[in-house]
Amino acid sequence: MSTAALSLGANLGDREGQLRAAVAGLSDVLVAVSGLYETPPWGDTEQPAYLNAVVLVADPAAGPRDWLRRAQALESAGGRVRDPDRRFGPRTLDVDVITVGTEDGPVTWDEEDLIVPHPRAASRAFVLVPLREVDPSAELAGTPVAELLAAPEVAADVPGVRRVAGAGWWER
Ligand SMILES: Nc1ncnc2c1ncn2[C@@H]1O[C@H](COP(=O)(O)OP(=O)(O)OP(=O)(O)O)[C@@H](O)[C@H]1O
Ligand SMILES: Nc1nc2c(c(=O)[nH]1)N=C(CO)CN2
Repeated sequence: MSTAALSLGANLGDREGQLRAAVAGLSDVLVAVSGLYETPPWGDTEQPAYLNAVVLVADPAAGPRDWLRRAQALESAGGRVRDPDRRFGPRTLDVDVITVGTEDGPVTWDEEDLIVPHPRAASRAFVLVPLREVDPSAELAGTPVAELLAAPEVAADVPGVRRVAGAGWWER
């Protein structure tokens, strides 16, 4: 069995509708969906606030590349609009592969177009807070999510990560 944690984000257009469509597109593999969080923009602060969530998915036949393909298909279906010249800039839908695991433990991947665990997830409160909600025992490269959240530069961002809708927001 391959499991993965995927992060969803949107800060342009119908943010909640785009995230709901992404969750619907994962219905055949869905294990858990976090609440919905409104979060200040990270990395490039001159842009609108994001809605973020994390989903857990599972598929006996999937590997890391299948999860990336799936994430990118959702972004395309979500009418991905973004400025290619602006790193960390605004977008209609972003789907990142945060972690992958099997019964044997965490899976790591290190290729140009796919790095797992996601290389910036450990510094992003907007990923770690919803990840902890759906999987309190989650670890990134061996470090527990609770420990990552306690690191000063991440802890400073945690109060800004506001849960704006609870379980079931994606079914409305
Ligand atoms: N774990 C991963 N999840 C998603 N994309 C990844 C991952 N590792 C590498 N990539 C690559 O990153 C490239 C850029 O992705 P994207 O445009 O979503 O970046 P970004 O959203 O601007 O930044 P970030 O990845 O920090 O959120 C993708 O083409 C993809 O191949
Ligand atoms: N709060 C928040 N900030 C971001 C996000 C995101 O999903 N949420 N995604 C980004 C893309 O790289 C850049 N900054």
